[in-house]
Formats: sequence, structure tokens, C-alpha cells
Amino acid sequence: KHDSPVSCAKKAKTVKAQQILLAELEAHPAAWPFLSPVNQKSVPGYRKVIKKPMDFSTIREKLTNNQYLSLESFIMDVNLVFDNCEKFNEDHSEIGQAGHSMRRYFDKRWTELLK
Ligand SMILES: CO[C@H](O)CCc1ccc(O)cc1
Repeated sequence: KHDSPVSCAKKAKTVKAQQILLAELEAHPAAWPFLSPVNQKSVPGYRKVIKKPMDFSTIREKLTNNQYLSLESFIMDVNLVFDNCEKFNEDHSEIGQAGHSMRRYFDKRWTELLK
């Protein structure tokens, strides 16, 4: 039922890093397309094309509810946001460019924080 102090401290470090990373993503100037779920009623084709929608507010909810059992599952959800964006938007569109910029930033920051 109880973690050893070492694994408990390690888990706390991971949660702290996830909170820092998510706060930085939410505060990024190019985060605006990703802050809340895409409105599938007002965006034609989105529901059919994007099988697993994801956005920063949903990740925030999951993190708050301790739904990330590993660092990997957190990183997978963040990458899902950017992969969905690449699938649905042209690379050189405004939102496409925002997605590439945010992915570059995330890759750099999680490497600095956790590698
Ligand atoms: C993260 O944004 C989504 O990819 C939806 C992008 C989109 C929404 C409405 C449009 O008219 C065009 C693109």
C-alpha cells in the first residue's frame, strides 16, 4: 500500500516536473489553439478525422485527478495534441505553425527538466 521513501520522492519529482511543464505550455504565446477542446460542432470534419482529441485543459484535469500513472503517459497526451494538430492543419497555416512551435518548445523543456 505504501511506497518506499525513495520511490515516493521520485514520484513527487515527476509530478512537480509535469506541473511545471504544463504551466509553461499553457503560458506560451502560441498555446491559444490548444488551451481548450476543439469545438467539434463548429469545425467540419474534426470528429471524423481526429480519433483521440486532446488539449491542455484536459491534460490539466487529468493531472489534477492523478490520472497520469507515469511520465510517459503525460508526454503521450502532450504529443497527441501536436500530432492531432499536424493531422488536421497544413504545416504553414497559422495553427499548423503554432503546433510546430509548441512541440519544439515542449521537446526542449522536458529534456532540460527530466533528462
Ligand atoms: C488545434 O486546433 C484544431 O486543429 C482545429 C483547427 C481549426 C479550427 C477551425 C478552423 O476553421 C480551422 C482549423
